[in-house]
Order: sequence, then structure tokens, then C-alpha cells
Amino acid sequence: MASIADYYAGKNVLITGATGFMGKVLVEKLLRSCPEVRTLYLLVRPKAGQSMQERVSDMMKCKLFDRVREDNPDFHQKIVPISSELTQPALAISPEDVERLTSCVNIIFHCAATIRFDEPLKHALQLNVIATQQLLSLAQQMHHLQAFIHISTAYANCNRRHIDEIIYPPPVEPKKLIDSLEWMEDSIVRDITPRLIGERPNTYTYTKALAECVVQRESSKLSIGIIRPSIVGASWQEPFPGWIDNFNGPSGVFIAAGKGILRTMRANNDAVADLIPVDVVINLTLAAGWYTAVHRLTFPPAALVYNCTTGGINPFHWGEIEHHVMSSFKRNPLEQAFRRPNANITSNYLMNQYWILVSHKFPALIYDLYLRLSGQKPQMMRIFNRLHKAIGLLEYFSSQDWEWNSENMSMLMSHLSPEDRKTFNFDVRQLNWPEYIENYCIGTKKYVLNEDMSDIPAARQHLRKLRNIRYTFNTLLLVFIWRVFIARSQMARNIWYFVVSLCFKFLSYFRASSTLTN
Ligand SMILES: CCCCCCCCCCCCCCCC(=O)SCCNC(=O)CCNC(=O)[C@H](O)C(C)(C)COP(=O)(O)OP(=O)(O)OC[C@H]1O[C@@H](n2cnc3c(N)ncnc32)[C@H](O)[C@@H]1OP(=O)(O)O
Ligand SMILES: NC(=O)C1=CN([C@@H]2O[C@H](COP(=O)(O)OP(=O)(O)OC[C@H]3O[C@@H](n4cnc5c(N)ncnc54)[C@H](OP(=O)(O)O)[C@@H]3O)[C@@H](O)[C@H]2O)C=CC1
Repeated sequence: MASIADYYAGKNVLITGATGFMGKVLVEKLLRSCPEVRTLYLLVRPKAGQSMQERVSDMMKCKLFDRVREDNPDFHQKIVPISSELTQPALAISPEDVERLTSCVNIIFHCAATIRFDEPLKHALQLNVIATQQLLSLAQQMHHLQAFIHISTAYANCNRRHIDEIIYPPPVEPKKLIDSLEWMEDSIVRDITPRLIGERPNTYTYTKALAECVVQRESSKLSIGIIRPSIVGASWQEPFPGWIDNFNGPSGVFIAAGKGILRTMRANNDAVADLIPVDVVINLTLAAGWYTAVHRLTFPPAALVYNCTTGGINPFHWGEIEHHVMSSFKRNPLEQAFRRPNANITSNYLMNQYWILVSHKFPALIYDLYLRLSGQKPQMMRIFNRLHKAIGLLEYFSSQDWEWNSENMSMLMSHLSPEDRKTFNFDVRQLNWPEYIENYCIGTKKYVLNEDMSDIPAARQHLRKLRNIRYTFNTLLLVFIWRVFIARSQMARNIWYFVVSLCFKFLSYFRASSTLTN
């Protein structure tokens, strides 16, 4: 059997979502580890005043592509951007481009999706389900297509505790839902969304479940693989440790904790934190593309599902994550922290509400007062309100755990040659969590916040300053309490004298006993 790189040699690959977090890593890895790949067709839309060509050339300039650039400075010649808006009819691909794609594409990686948890149902359905359906129709017109790889999520079926590598019956018939929502006003859709999504926490997981069903329906006509990653985090090894470029999932939480803004969050210390490094997901995806294509004639007509998770193989828990994130940010502090990093997670709702009041809202109020008094615009309360909205949407995933069967991941690994196992490593048994979390935190500092590592001494100095402010504040608070309560109440005074005399007696006893022993 051909090796993975040999298989991709001379192949034309179509990728959606290439400008996104996972898409970029996929493009980079294909170019670096499969240098003989012929062309990568990227479906891209113009955005924020930039044409699709500008966006793709900006993307290729980013640090992620440094290693590819070193190996092959002309790598951009292999990339062909195709203008496409996935929410439009026929994906808004021009007839010439359709002609070009149908005549040459050999393999499709469908990564594009809206991953927002607060996406209105109609839009999530349009992008995650209808666009997938349209891409499948395009795929069927392709004369040389060998594999269609769909990126789903391990949480598509999060209404279940145990999740096998099968496609579960959809919560509703996708076509019926599409037809009904088509004529409904947005306000009506908004009202019925909670009833529709049922036990799922958001429109994202709901529409991703529907998309799996849509993909499965085509599995008799196409060779299909479905990848279900859990919580995708920074890179573990490739192209370098700790690469991350967004605030999604845990990254935003880590940053907020590192900046000393987030001090409390509802999460279960003992629940498995099913993080999976982005390079692991991409290595598995490329291997699954190879496996699907090579075995396309021997497969039964069913999509092969890969639960791409760590919990069952090398579990790590939210409590451990909290510990390692905090100690990592103390060693490598972020610049201009609001307070010293000291976040705690708790599964107790009331306790969390108490700490939100004491450690979030109260300091925000004081800081905003200070800003107001110094003639600046208050902003801290606004930042906290946004943070509370974001963590409120994530708490569902950090407060419970799931069991995923990941046999297909092991099966795929057993089919890889020793060389491919190294080049496309997705063996998460080798993952050293503390080291990974340390690199992840440094990655958020370097690549998300664009902070310089040489500024760490200044950041440490800033933390020392914050510590001194805290000590001063606590002392002032104590003096205040003394003035208000102790100075005015005889009983408080008596208690205070009792405590002081007890301390004095203890000290005298200690001194006397140390003189005796000398
Ligand atoms: C130490 C403790 C350990 C415990 C640690 C537990 C972690 C527990 C994680 C569970 C994680 C589960 C993950 C499930 C697994 C998938 O399925 S992965 C798919 C994951 N999807 C996501 O994470 C998307 C979630 N995000 C959203 O839905 C939306 O961004 C939100 C949170 C509703 C915010 O919406 P919005 O207010 O409209 O803000 P948005 O336009 O998105 O962003 C505005 C700005 O805030 C920034 N921002 C966005 N999100 C954040 C954020 N979270 N923080 C800070 N800034 C942010 C943006 O970069 C943007 O910056 P600018 O461009 O304005 O400069
Ligand atoms: N990140 C995670 O933790 C996880 C992600 N996944 C899945 O992995 C896949 C990739 O996720 P990720 O890379 O994190 O997501 P991103 O949000 O980073 O990327 C989404 C991609 O989809 C593209 N896209 C969105 N809307 C359109 C549109 N209307 N037309 C054309 N392209 C569009 C975006 O393009 P543009 O740049 O133009 O916006 C972008 O390239 C998704 O399918 C997601 O469900 C699964 C589990 C976890």
C-alpha cells in the first residue's frame, strides 16, 4: 500500500474553511509533509474589505507557514483560491470554476462551519447543513473524486453520555427543518429554537448532528470519512509547539485567567477535559483521507466515523488543567495583567456566584470608579459582562464528561507504516499534558496576543507591583474594619484584646522554651 505522502503525490485537493484555525494547519501540513501534492483548491470568500486572493496571500505570510517557506519558497504556486460564499445557492462558485473542480479534484476536506455557540438557528443551518448538502452535490459531479472528508465535532451527540463511532438518528429530518425554517420569520425561529435543540446546549452542536446525517445519506455514492474532534487546542508538536490563533474554546478562558480577569468559573475538577491538539486532528484527518481513498472500492457503503478524542486514551481533568494553566502563567506572565493570575474552578453554583461578585464585579466596579475619577471611560464592567456571556456558553462542556469510543482511531493507526506513524502522528498516548499546557499558554501569549517573550521580566515586575497593591489594599481594609467595628463595640474590643493577649502568651512561651533548650 502507498504511503500517505505517496498517495497525495499528484493529487488535486479541495479544502473549505482553509482560512480558519484547523484549515490553515491542514494546508500547512499537506504542503510540508506531502510536497508532491499537485494543487490545493481553497474555497474562500472575500471578507472585511479584502479580496479572496489578498486573504490567501496574507494567510501564507503568517508564521505558521515558516517551515514550508523554508523547504519550498514557491509553495504558493500550489495554492489556487476559488471564490465561494458557502451560504449562497450553488456555493456561489462560478461555472468556469465548477468545470475546473469537477474535472480534476481527487479529494475534499470540508472544514468550513460556523462554530459560534450563539449563532441564530437559520444561519447555522444554512452554513453547517445546507452548504454541506450543496458541497456533496458538487462532489457527486466530480469525475475523479476518491474521498470526501467531513469535519464534524465529538459534541454533535452531546445529548448522549456514551458516544460510539456511528451516526445516530438525527433530532429531526433535516429536509423538513430546512423547508419549515425557510418561510418562518427570524423572530419565530428564535422563539422555537430552545424547543428544537432540546437537550443540546446550542445551535452549533444541533446543526453539526444534522450535517452528519446529510453526509451519511450520500455514503452509498461517495467514499466518506467523518472526523469528530473534541475540544481542539494549540498544536502539540507541529509545525512548532503551542501554535494557536484564536480565542475559541479554552484559549479565551486561559487568556482571561492569565490576565487575572477570570478568577472563577463553573467546571467540574474531576471531569475529563477532552482537549485534542490541532496537529493531532489534522494528522488523523490526512490519514483518514488516504485510508478512505485507498479502500474506497472495498468499503461497505457507509461513512467511517473517527471519534478524535483523548479522554479514553490519555485522560486529563479540568482540575489539573486549572493547576497547570495557573502555574504556567505565573512562570510566563502575560503583559499588563489586571490582577495576579489566580483562577479557581468550582462545580458549586452558589460558590461561583459568590466569587463572581467578590472577585469579578467588585474589582471591576472599583477600577471603573478609578477610571471615571481620572477622566477616562469606564470599561471593566463591560469586559466582565462579555466574559460572563462567553464562559456561560462554555460551562456546559466543562461541567460534565462524556465517553467516546475511539476504536477507528486505533484501527487507522494500525494500518500506518512506521514512517507514516511518525510523520502523521496522532498517538495521544505520548502526549505529556503538563508540557503541552505550558506550551499552549506560551502560545496564547506569543501568537494570539502577539506579546514578546523578552518582556517577561517586565511582566513579572508588574505582577509584583499588583501583589504590593493587594497587600496595601488588604492592610487598609483591616484598618478600616478596626476603625468601624472594633473601635465602636466593647465586645469586639474584648475579643481583640483576648486574641492579642493569647498571641503574646504564646510568644512568651515560645521564647522561654527556646531559652531553655539553648
Ligand atoms: C483556568 C481555567 C481552566 C478551566 C477552563 C475551562 C474551559 C472550558 C472550555 C470548554 C470548551 C468547549 C468547546 C466545545 C468544543 C467545540 O465544539 S469547539 C467549537 C468552539 N466554539 C467556540 O468556542 C465558539 C465560542 N464563541 C462564541 O460563540 C462567541 O465568540 C461568543 C463567546 C458568544 C462571543 O460572541 P461576541 O460577544 O459576539 O464576540 P465575538 O464577535 O465572537 O468576539 C468579539 C471579540 O472578543 C474576542 N473573544 C471571543 N471569544 C472570547 C473569549 N472567550 N475570551 C476573550 N475574548 C474573546 C474576539 O477575538 C473578538 O475580538 P475583536 O475581534 O473584537 O478584537
Ligand atoms: N475549533 C474547535 O475546537 C473544533 C472545531 N470543529 C470543527 O472543525 C471545523 C473547523 O473549525 P475551526 O477551524 O475551529 O473554525 P474557524 O471558525 O476557525 O473556521 C471556519 C472556517 O469556515 C469558513 N466559513 C465560515 N463561513 C463561511 C461562508 N459563509 N463561506 C465560506 N467560508 C466560510 C471560515 O471562513 P472565513 O475566514 O471567511 O470566515 C473559516 O475558514 C468546523 O467544522 C468545526 O465544526 C470540531 C470540533 C472542535
